[in-house]
Amino acid sequence: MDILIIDDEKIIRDATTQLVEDAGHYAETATDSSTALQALKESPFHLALLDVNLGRENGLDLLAEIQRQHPQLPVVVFTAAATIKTAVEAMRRGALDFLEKPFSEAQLSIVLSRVQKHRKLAERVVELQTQVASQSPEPVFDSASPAVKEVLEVLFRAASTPASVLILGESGTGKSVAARAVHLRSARAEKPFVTVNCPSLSKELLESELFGHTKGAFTGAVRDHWGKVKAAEGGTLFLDEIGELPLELQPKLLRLLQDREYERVGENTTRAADVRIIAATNRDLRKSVEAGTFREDLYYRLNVITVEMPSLRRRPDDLLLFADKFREFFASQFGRPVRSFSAPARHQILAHGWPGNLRELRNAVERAVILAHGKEIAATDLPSPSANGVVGGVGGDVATAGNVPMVGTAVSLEELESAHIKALLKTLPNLADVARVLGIDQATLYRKRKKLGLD
Ligand SMILES: Nc1ncnc2c1ncn2[C@@H]1O[C@H](COP(=O)(O)OP(=O)(O)OP(=O)(O)O)[C@@H](O)[C@H]1O
Repeated sequence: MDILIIDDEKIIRDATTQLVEDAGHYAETATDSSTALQALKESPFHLALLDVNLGRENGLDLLAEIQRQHPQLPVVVFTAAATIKTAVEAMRRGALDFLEKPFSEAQLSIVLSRVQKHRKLAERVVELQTQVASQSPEPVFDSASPAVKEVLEVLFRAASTPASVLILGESGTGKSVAARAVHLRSARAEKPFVTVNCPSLSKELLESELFGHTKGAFTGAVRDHWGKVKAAEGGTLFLDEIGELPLELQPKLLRLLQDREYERVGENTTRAADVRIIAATNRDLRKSVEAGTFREDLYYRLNVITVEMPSLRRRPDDLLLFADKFREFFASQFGRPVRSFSAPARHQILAHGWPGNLRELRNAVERAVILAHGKEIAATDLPSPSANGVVGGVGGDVATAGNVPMVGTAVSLEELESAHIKALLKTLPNLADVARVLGIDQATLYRKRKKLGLD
């Protein structure tokens, strides 16, 4: 944890810093209200240790101000025996706990582990809220196809082992969902599952996001920072879009995989990591190795257990199974009495190519549930095949409407895609909205913009 120690007595600040650092946390100190509030403004902390007798200032006033400005920040107050009443008052006003001075390492450690538990609970609440907000149906890991069944079996057999897992597959086939499922079926299920989106950051920021950095390691590094490897300690680190990992970072990841060791940016201390790695990509990594953009040794290290999430085109027998699951889920989410698909709607689902895979199907069914009149989803509630970017015969000339390529003419998917993304980037207020409308995540949007030269 990153801890701010607020005390006017140097001897207490120094001794507490030592104890906090010995316990494996990061400490910063402040001597009064204004330096404390400034430090809290500059960087996020996980805990404030506050002396209620803050020289000429009243620690309880500062407690109130911290709670006003940083309502999520837990505060533990220091107190001397004579001021125990003040400590009780502080707790009544929202402090999480108190420590009576002088305190021992063991007493501090008990309080810190209580705060950790509190933090984990708070994180879990946020995670659950995000899950509810993102309205994700319970994942389905079943298939009518023996080949797909086998893929899922290999994946889940590997789950209980410590082996690294590489998940391949087109965009939207459920690689991230599968990675989380592997974690939940492993002995690490109770520990964190931490995702790193490899393409969404510059090389420098990605390195710091992964491994952390020390204060002053680069411009803007105003204080020490633990990376995601540390955040995933004991759990699983999921490297999404590993194919986009910059070449310069690949040796560091290889070392993490091979030796379970890493260093934060800007320091020489070697640290041990206890993380299980799951990586995913929609790239052909073998081709990237041939092209020299992906290290061969890293590829072999990752390629221990490799599964390919099948595209929906390769599992036509599962289409209606998924469509029904999504329909049930969204009908209950939106409180709509939609109980089935009409025969033409089912036909349309089966006839469509679903290039965006499960993500596209999910989004199409969500929309259809909203549009449906009555108990049945009609074919007209589903996006028409052309609207989904599945262009039929391409015999005609390239046709454009005001320089925008038109669907159904001799125009490539890439041109259509580029025009569509460009138009959305112009009309929608931010990238998150564009990604939501396109039914892809922001990392995928970032990749597409780069590929199509739209950034
Ligand atoms: N097994 C599943 N059961 C039900 N729904 C699923 C399943 N897998 C994926 N989905 C749905 O498809 C969406 C996309 O899945 P996910 O983000 O895991 O795909 P991805 O392959 O990681 O995509 P990308 O490569 O674009 O990041 C999910 O939000 C979820 O709604």
